[in-house]
Amino acid sequence: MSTAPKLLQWVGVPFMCLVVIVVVRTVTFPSYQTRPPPCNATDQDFIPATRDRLDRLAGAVTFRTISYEPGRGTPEELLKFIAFIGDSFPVLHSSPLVTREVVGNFSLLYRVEGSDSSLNPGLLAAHLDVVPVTEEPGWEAEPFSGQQKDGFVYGRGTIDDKHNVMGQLEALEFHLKRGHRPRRTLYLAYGHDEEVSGYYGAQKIGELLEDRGVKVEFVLDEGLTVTKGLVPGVAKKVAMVGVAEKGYLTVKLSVRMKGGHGSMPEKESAIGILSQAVANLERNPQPNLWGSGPERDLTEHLATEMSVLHRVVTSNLWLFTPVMRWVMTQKAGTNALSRTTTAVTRFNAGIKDNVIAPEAVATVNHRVHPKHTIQEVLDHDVKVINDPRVKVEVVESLVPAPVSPSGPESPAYLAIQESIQQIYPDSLVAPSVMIGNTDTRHYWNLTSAIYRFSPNVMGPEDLARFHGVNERISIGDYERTMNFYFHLMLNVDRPLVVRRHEHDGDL
Ligand SMILES: CCCCCCCC/C=C\CCCCCCCC(=O)N[C@@H](Cc1ccccc1)C(=O)O
Ligand SMILES: [Zn+2]
Ligand SMILES: [Zn+2]
Repeated sequence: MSTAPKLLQWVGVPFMCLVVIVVVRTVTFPSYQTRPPPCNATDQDFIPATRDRLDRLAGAVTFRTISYEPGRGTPEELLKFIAFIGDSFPVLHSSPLVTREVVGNFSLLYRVEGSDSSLNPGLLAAHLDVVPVTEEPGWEAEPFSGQQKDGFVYGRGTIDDKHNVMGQLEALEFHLKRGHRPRRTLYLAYGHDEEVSGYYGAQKIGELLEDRGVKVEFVLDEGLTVTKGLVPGVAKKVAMVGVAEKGYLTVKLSVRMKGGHGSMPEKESAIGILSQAVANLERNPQPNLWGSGPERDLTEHLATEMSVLHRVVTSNLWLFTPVMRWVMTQKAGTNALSRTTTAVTRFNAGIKDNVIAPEAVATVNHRVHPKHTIQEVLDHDVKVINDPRVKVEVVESLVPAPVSPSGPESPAYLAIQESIQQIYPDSLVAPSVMIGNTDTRHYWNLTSAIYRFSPNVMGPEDLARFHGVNERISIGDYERTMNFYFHLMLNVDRPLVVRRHEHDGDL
């Protein structure tokens, strides 16, 4: 047989088989998007973002409840914020159904007594504290002004996390004002030091509930959000519900050298050696693990909603995972889903222009992928630094969280999904991995159904607002936040049993 037909036989036929498999899988890939159950809400079942409600959010933002490090915050500001909350919701705070405990001196634990003791309580979490404001210029409004401008409320804490504190309380106040008596007991847990790991706040709340033998049906805390323009190939909004949460590892790098007079430097300095180590870490990221963990579910839940090319790739991850891994590393948000991230967040050295620094110290903040171990991350750091003069010390670590159930097997997840769809009817919903960390680490013993979701919309240009400049929430998003919790409190107020969901086509 001549070469051409042989080539055709050995290459052409297998290639055609591959094409057929790819096409068949693309057209038959299942849709995970389900149609929400009919919502029989009436016009009265709506919380408008009235002036007084917006002023309450703006007022909350004015309290500089800054956390600096574990055990070092702003107690006076926290006490003022707590008093402000007490004054802002009179029905809630005078209801015979509601008890409020101050835990760890500055955290709040509300309990709303349900009428049906056969139902396990639910727990909604958020946090009272915020991160400091850096010297970075660019704020369009004073960071603690709560200024309302161009349809936004500006300020530190407006999306992390005072919108959830105030949104949940507004929803509860609204329900109680209308005489609603929940069947399911509900806890509202507001830690005061989430931004410094929650050791004196949420941890104390978790321990208190454990000591009381409390088991909850679900926990919902801050988390991922409704996203727009963040998922490659998807034009619609995508609400990402964190069913998993990355771990974290904070590493201290230090170099000690002989100091001395600036006029007689040695060939290498502590600053130069440490700078090289940091540069090596940034040039050699932790391994790309995309597709090996729960982040894969996010993509597969959206495959049928993607543009053709993306749909071909995501319906055939058996073949295109290497392509997907490259695509997902092109932006900070998607890269954070794909690997353990490495962020050098502190670098300190030197005390004077003419003095050789005897020590240089840097801090590296890793967020650990669910399929990675703390030791593997450390081993990679040491290997990449490859310099025995650089001391590597673990400051703090947390293993990745257990993965919570999602989809038809998880009624609590479905109740969250339903509430999202009632507020964002045009949004897709998918499980995902919380790329930051939350107080939920302190609630692992209360339930296996832990979710991280904040009902505001984030686009590519908004990600930098977390802990950054011009943190703000749109009035529309705050209104949707309040109404998300309004509906959620109703959607969980029934036995949460597994319901078979027929996979629908489009939303
Ligand atoms: C396919 C597209 C994927 C795009 C993903 C991007 C989605 C963006 C939406 C939300 C991002 C949320 C991140 C912010 C986390 C907020 C909570 C927080 O700040 N937690 C602290 C807790 C902490 C951790 C360690 C030590 C002290 C405090 C944090 O994570 O730093
Ligand atoms: Zn937060
Ligand atoms: Zn934060």
